[in-house]
Amino acid sequence: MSTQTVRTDGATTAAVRTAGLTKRFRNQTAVGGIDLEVPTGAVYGFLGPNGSGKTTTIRMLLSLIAPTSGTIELLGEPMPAGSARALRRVGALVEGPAFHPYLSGRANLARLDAADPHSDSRTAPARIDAALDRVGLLPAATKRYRAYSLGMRQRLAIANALLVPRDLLVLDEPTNGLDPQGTREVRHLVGELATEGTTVLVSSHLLSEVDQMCSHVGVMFEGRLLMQGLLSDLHTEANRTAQTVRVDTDRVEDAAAVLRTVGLTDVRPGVGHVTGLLGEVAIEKVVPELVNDGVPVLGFAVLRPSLEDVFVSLTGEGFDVSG
Ligand SMILES: Nc1ncnc2c1ncn2[C@@H]1O[C@H](COP(=O)(O)OP(=O)(O)OP(=O)(O)O)[C@@H](O)[C@H]1O
Repeated sequence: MSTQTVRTDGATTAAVRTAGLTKRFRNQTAVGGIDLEVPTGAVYGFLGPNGSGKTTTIRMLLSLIAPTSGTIELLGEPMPAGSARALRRVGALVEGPAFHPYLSGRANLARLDAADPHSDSRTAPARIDAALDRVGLLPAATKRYRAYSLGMRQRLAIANALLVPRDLLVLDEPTNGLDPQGTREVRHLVGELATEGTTVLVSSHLLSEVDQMCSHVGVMFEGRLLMQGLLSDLHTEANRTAQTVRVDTDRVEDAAAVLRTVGLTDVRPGVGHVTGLLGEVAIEKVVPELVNDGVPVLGFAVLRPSLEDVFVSLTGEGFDVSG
């Protein structure tokens, strides 16, 4: 079960906090000075296109590679000094564990648990079955790994990260390569673990996935953390700045000119309609201005912006965020 990490001054600390975290490989900066903050209890979606520095960041958090510069605090412990205390409370799925195809799920976990010098062999059978139960694989415990579906395989990998109780779970692209059913299974499991109080840091290159699974989001792009915060704040921000209006009219060019004059941006004339980004323009101004200029308004709609619009505006270009 999760315990809140409380500082001696009484303030609740973040599960993960970094300052100026940087990793350079030769002349390439993979991670360029990021200040990550994963609140205790959050499901934090670490979102970014391939190559944006997510895995490198996660590897630094888990002490798998050393940062070039910057600091890391994990579950209230400064790293690397506190890594022995912190890392035993962290379950991670970074590079998938090597499972044996001809052994059952249970036997595979037993092998991996036995290979862990910190694990207690006396409690192993109970812990293994609890972990299998946790990910819904107890009924399939004796099935061979090779007979598992993709979703079951990934759930077994997560079970391996849960062989001892964890306060923080770090999952690097856990749905990569999964079919829709497997993706749903993993998403459901993450939700359940979070409900039980485990803080989850999950990386993904799919915006829709983060949107469905996470309470918080941090957006990585070219080694930088462009923004982080509550996902709901991002939705609010999207609604505030990225609303698109659509005007149906048979005088498309005239309508486009009026929308530009009123202050809309990204005005796009189409066939029988024109769209534009509202930005700070008051919505009630738009139709009267069109009518004043003699543009017939045959239809008017405000389109709910997608988060993708916000990400495109943050990154300056689109990335594979649809999923
Ligand atoms: N060991 C390494 N040596 C040299 N360059 C590396 C190394 N590891 C990562 N990089 C580079 O650092 C950059 C960030 O890679 P990283 O794997 O962290 O990105 P990512 O966001 O996790 O993407 P992906 O989902 O593709 O793994 C990439 O340009 C990558 O080529």
